Amino acid sequence: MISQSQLPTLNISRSYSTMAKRTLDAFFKSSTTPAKRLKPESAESNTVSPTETDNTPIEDTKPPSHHPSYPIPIAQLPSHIEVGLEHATPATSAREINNQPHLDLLYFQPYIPRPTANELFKFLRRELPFYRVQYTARRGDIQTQINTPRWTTVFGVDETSTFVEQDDDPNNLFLLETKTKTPIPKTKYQCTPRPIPACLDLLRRQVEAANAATAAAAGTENPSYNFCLVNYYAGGDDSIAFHSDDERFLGPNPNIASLSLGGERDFLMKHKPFVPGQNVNQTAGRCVPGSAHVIPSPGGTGVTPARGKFTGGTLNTVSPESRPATVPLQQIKISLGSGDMVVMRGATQSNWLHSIPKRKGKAGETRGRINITFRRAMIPGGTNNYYHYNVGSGGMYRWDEVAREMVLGEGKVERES
Ligand SMILES: O=C(O)CCC(=O)C(=O)O
Ligand SMILES: [Fe+2]
Repeated sequence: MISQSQLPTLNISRSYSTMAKRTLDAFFKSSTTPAKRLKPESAESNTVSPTETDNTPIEDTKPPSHHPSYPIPIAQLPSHIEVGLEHATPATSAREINNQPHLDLLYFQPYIPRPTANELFKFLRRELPFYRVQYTARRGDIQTQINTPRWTTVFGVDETSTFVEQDDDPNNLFLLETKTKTPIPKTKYQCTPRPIPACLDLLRRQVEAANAATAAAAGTENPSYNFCLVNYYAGGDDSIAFHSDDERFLGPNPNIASLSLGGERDFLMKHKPFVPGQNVNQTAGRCVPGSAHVIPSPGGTGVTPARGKFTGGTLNTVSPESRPATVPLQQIKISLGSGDMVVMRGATQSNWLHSIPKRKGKAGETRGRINITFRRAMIPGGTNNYYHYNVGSGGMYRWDEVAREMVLGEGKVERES
C-alpha cells in the first residue's frame, strides 16, 4: 500500500495475470521422488496445526544443498512452494514508478502470491543460517562498535569467480576464476564465498526473468544477479537505516531486486540531500565521505551503515545538467506486504536513500519479516564487503520453532580471518 498523502502522483493499481502453466495435480502425479505427508500450516499465521488432513500437499524429499562453505546443509524448497513459485509468479505485472527525479522503480504488488510468500517466509526463516553481525566503524577519530539491528546472511560471489559443478553433482561445486577456469588462489578473498543454495537460486532465476521482460521493453540490459543478501527483521526494533546501495563494486546504475516475505513493514525512500560543493547537483552523485552514504533517519533508525563502507568516488551516470535546480526532498512510503517486490534501477541508488524504520509501541509487535535482495557484484572487494557485513566473524544462529526466536546454532562457527 502506498501512502497517498506522501505520494500524490503515484497511481498504483493491481493488474493480475493468471500464469498457471500446469495444474498442481499434474505436478504431483509426475513426481517420481519419494514423498511424505506434510503437516498443514496456516498461510497467514506462523502456527503449525497439530492435525493432518487428506488434502495436505505431498512433500518431495530432495536432498539438501551442501557445500564446505555452509555451516549447515540447506534444505531444498518443498514442492508446494516450488510449484507456487514456478507457476504463479509474477502474481501481478509490474508498475513502473518513475514520477520523481532520478527515481526508477518496478513494483510488483505482489510478485509471489501471498499464501506462497508466507510459506516461503517460514521455510527460509527455519532453514537458513543467520548472523547478528558486529563490526567497528570509524567516524572521524572515533571508533564505534556497531551492532547490526537485524539478522543477516549472504550467498554468492562476484563476477570474477564462478562456482562450477563437477561430475554433474550440484553439491560438488568448485570456485574457479571466471576468465581462466583455473582454481582461485587461496588469498583471493578474505572470506569463504558460499554458492547460492538451490532454494534461493530458483528465486534468483525467476526474478531475473521477471526483470528481463521489462528490461527488453526499456532497451536496457537484462540483470543477472550473482549475490543474494537476506535480512530477517524479528520485530519493530529491527531496522535498516537510510542508505543507498551504491558501492562502486556494483558498477554504475545497479539493478537491485528487493523481495519482502512475512510481516508488513514500511519502506521509506528520500532523495539525497544537497550538500554544497559535493552534492548530486554538481558532481553527478558524489557521496560525501562519512555523511552522505549514512544519513541519520528522522524516524530514529540511528546511523547504522548499511552494507559496508562508503569508499567515495563518483557513482552515477546522470549528467549534472539533467538534474533539476531544486531537488524535492519529499519522502516516499510504500508498505511492503508478503510477496511484494521492488526493483531499484537506473540512477535510483545514486540519488535516493531507502530504509526500513523501527516501529514503536503496538505497531512494533509485528510478525517477523524477511527481505531478500538480488544484486550483481563486479569485483572481489564486493564479495569481501558483503561477507564481512552480513556473515561477519561471530556465531551462527538458527530459528527455533519452540522458543520462537533465533538461537545460537550448533553448526560450525565461521571465522573469516
Ligand atoms: O528490508 C528491506 O526492504 C531493505 C533492505 C535493504 O535496503 C538492504 O539490504 O540493503
Ligand atoms: Fe538497501
